[in-house]
Amino acid sequence: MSTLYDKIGGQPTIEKVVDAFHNSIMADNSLKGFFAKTDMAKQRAHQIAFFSQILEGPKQYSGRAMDKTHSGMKLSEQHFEAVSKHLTAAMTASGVSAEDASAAMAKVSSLKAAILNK
Ligand code: HEM
Repeated sequence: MSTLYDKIGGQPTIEKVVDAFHNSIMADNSLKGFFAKTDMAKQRAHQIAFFSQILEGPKQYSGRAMDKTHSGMKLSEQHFEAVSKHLTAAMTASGVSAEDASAAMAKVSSLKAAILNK
């Protein structure tokens, strides 16, 4: 059976999704401040590897764990929801079907407690 990574179109789709995701986060005044000191080129590469990995693709993420990465940011449920919304919209805009986007978001949601350090 093909993985979610293959189903959505593999690496080229993930790159499109991450670019759309970052553009919309950086256009959102409630979120962009979090990334003021972030090297967005590095972030892009990490996100591509990370999403490829959680969708069972070949690229292996070698960045920090989700709890460590987001600790000290004082993130709330609202931040998580806002970022999730941007990610869902980025997938739709990149041609991912509603069904596949929802399966991908289920994987992202399973990381919520770690990301929020709860
Ligand atoms: C919705 C699910 C989320 C996922 C899957 C996710 C994933 C990631 C990943 C993979 C990294 C890269 C870590 C590294 O480079 O080692 C990262 C970094 C980061 N995330 Fe998230 N994240 C999520 C939610 C959030 C939220 C809600 C915020 C804040 C509103 C946030 C803010 C950041 C920031 C600021 C960085 C960069 C840290 C730095 O510059 O070192 N993330 N995230």
